[in-house]
Amino acid sequence: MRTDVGASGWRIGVIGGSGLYEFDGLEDAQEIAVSSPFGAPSGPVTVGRIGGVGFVFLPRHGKGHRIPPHAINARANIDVLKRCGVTDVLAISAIGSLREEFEPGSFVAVDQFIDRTHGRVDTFFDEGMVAHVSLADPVCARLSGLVADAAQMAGATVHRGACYLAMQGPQFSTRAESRMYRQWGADVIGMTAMPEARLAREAELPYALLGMVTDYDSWREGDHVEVADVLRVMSNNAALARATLLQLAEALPPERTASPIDTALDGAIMTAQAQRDSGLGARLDAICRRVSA
Ligand SMILES: CSC[C@H]1O[C@H](OP(=O)(O)O)[C@H](O)[C@@H]1O
Ligand SMILES: Nc1ncnc2[nH]cnc12
Repeated sequence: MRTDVGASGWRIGVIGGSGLYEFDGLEDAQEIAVSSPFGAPSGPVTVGRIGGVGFVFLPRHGKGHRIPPHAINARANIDVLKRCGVTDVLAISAIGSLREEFEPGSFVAVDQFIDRTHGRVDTFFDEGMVAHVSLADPVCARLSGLVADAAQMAGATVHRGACYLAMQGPQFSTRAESRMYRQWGADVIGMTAMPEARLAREAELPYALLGMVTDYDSWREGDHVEVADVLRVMSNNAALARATLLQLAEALPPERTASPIDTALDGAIMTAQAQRDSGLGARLDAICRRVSA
């Protein structure tokens, strides 16, 4: 793995969502296939830098949008980013709005989640290695704030703080569901941030989610989301997303200081050393490298 990127100590893993399949503007960009003991990631990563900031880019649905939300191997994606030495993860997503004031075209720095997904593998840990990390604050406030600032500097309208309802999909929600999610206090909706955010925390990676509002989902009378709405807004927004990443590289503090999330596994693993499953321990070589070193 290349270690010559990210002289500042920042190496940002960028997970590109619908409409964002490439990261133009990376210096010394190189595509690398990285394998994971958790199976195939969404595809090869692109490693590069902007000035002293390292970036590792991975399109969540694969090139050409091959992989549906329920089939994304989020464990392999996060494991591969960890293997590439990323320090922080910025997820970018197309989202539906559950609030009138979050208009299509605007950006949202998400800070909470309600998880309604099912049947997705949502932890790195298992029998023989039991761990419970805190997910009370699932988003890294430092990274999220920096990203929101960068998006604003790039010219976006940015809403700070929102609850993302992670639905299973791949169908969009019914009108009744969409209205119920509003009553629950959800502000935006998508299909992919869970279990991604959970797994990032288990991997001790500070995680932020920049959502791009593409539609009003289905809660408004006489209106409902279609893929065409999402694609239209995302094609208008792709340039703004790239400009945000360039701004972020400029705006990051020149040296990364430690985050409390860097040590999220301290005290979280409950299984006694002697009872630990060595096979699972080996698969967790990247995720648990710090605590088992
Ligand atoms: C084409 S709309 C549905 C699709 O877009 C979002 O994906 P991502 O978060 O990767 O941008 C949404 O969650 C669905 O997967
Ligand atoms: N309305 C919506 N529901 C779920 N995922 C989305 N991604 C973009 N818009 C969405």
